[in-house]
Order: sequence, then C-alpha cells, then structure tokens
Amino acid sequence: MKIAVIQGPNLNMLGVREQHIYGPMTLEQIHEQMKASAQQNNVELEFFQSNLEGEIVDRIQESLGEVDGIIINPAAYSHTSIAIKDALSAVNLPVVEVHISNIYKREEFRQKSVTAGASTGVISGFGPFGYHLALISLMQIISEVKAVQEANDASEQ
Ligand SMILES: COc1ccc(C[C@@H]2C(=O)[C@@H](O)[C@H](O)C[C@]2(O)C(=O)O)cc1
Repeated sequence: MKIAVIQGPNLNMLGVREQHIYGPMTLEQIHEQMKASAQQNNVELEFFQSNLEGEIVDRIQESLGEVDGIIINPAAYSHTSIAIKDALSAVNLPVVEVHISNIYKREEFRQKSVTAGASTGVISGFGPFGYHLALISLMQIISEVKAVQEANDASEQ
C-alpha cells in the first residue's frame, strides 16, 4: 500500500511560527512519526509540501495510478481552491483531509472547506495527532476498497 501525504502552504513553518496555535512540532517531526507508524503496517508514504496551488494540483494528478490514497492538508487553499478540489475529484482516490486546528472553532472564513467536498473524510482539531488518525483511517478505507475490488474480480472470472 502506498499513500501520498500532501502538505499545503505555510505548513513548512510548523514549529517555527505560531507555536501558540499549532504547537511546537515541525513538519519533519510529524512526518517522522507517520513514517514509523506506516513502517509497522507495511505502508509506503510519499511526502510533498508546496506553497503553490498549481504544484499541489500537479502532485495530486501524479498520484493517479501511483498511490492507493491521499492524506492532504490543503491549508489555506482548503477554503478557496476549486482547482485542488477538482483535482481530488478527478483522480477519484480515497482522500483524508487533515487540519491541525479545529477549523470550526476559528474565524468564519476558515469554517468552510471547499476541498472537503472531494475528500472521503475530514479530521480537524487533533493537532499533529490528526495525521496519525488520518493514516489509520485511510489504511482501513484502502483495505476495504481493495477487498471489494478483489471480490468483484473474482465474481467476473
Ligand atoms: C505555521 O504556519 C501555519 C499556518 C496555518 C496552519 C493551519 C492550517 C492553515 O494553513 C490554515 O489556513 C487553515 O485554516 C487551517 C490549517 O489547514 C490547519 O489547521 O491545519 C498551520 C501552520
């Protein structure tokens, strides 16, 4: 099983800026924790972070046929990017959207995620642990998808 982990703008500043809101963990530390969990479950992770909307769209498109699912924190683009939403819909993969903060407790402009409409599920407000929750939930979803595909293949033989 292979999962793409896609991180949006400013997440490269985690643990450096606004620690009072998002905590002291850096993105690299979060990814290291995810790697350890993934390794225990024979899952391969591919990490990507960009501050540019088009690069995120490109990475999502490249995921087609390359990974089994996507964990994405579109960051500020969650609230604005039809392009990222459309790219997620186009690849039609299992997607878990993560937000470190609880976007529903924050400013009104953060309480609507347009990209959530193309995601299987959303995890918000659990801090960096949300990425662990995303990993275990996406592993489960992908396993279920594969089981259905195998059953369908068997019934067609
Ligand atoms: C260190 O800079 C930041 C800035 C914002 C966040 C939070 C994420 C965003 O980029 C926000 O625009 C969005 O509203 C919430 C966010 O996606 C999150 O809670 O993970 C994380 C690290």
